[in-house]
Amino acid sequence: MEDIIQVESLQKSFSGGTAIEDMTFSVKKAEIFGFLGPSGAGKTTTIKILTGQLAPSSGKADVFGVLSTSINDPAYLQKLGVMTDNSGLYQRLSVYDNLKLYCELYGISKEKIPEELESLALQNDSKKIVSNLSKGMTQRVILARALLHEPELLFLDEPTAALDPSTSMLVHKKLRDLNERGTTIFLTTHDMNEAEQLCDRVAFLSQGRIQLLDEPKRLRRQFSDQTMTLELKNNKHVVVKNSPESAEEVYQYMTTGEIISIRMNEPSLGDIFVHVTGRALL
Ligand SMILES: Nc1ncnc2c1ncn2[C@@H]1O[C@H](COP(=O)(O)OP(=O)(O)OP(=O)(O)O)[C@@H](O)[C@H]1O
Repeated sequence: MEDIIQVESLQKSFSGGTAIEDMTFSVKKAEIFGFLGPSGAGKTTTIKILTGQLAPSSGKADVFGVLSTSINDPAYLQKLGVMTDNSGLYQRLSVYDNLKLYCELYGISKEKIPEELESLALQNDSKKIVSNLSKGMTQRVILARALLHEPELLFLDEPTAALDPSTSMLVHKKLRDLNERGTTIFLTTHDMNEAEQLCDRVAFLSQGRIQLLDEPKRLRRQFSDQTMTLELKNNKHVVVKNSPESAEEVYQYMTTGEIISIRMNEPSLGDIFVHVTGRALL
């Protein structure tokens, strides 16, 4: 599959220190790529570089085959959707008017607005003034705006950070639908469950460096301790090695009909993150 983003030896320093160090990775067309890391790890800085809002100190990032510093050309902006905290909405205008202005700017039909609002459960909020919205509503309006032109590539910086669980599920469904229609999604999150549910591949970021990058299921297998837990009828749980030596023991439990369930013990992405970086994701 073709790469839509290619990052090579990327580095970004600010006066206070280095935010990103020697970062190399690529994102394939039509995948959901998760960028996971604790606060201050360099996630937003990376998104800002990839979307042309910041220039790297060294190294380079190509997006759609052009340098990220040239991505501000209108031809590329049409293909990009960006949702970050600083995606300025007009505070004194209504939700609908904000989206209408965006449609006019991008030459998109206004007919799409009601559909987009409904898919993010905002259909009853279209007349509300943006400055009166809750954080979660504002976040969904920014997302709706980023989706109006059905971008080929979507950058989402912690898209569900301010949302309650059921609204997060709504957003997840929306993102999956978009991805099935071909949109590549680059998302940052602290939320390991979100990453497990959505992402085809995840990169673990700590102190500006990628520590690990792979598919969630391959990571769980790689870091598994190769044991399984047998749940027995007497309310007991027995942990056995997943190896031929345990076959006799498992067989014994099976012949006496004691087993209710068998599950492989695989670590969660959160466990793996702590194991690899020595840090929790908070
Ligand atoms: N404009 C800036 N000037 C100086 N330092 C900055 C600037 N932007 C980011 N940094 C620093 O770079 C580092 C990475 O910040 P960044 O915002 O990329 O982290 P993050 O992973 O997105 O964190 P969070 O999850 O809290 O949003 C931090 O130490 C931050 O203070």
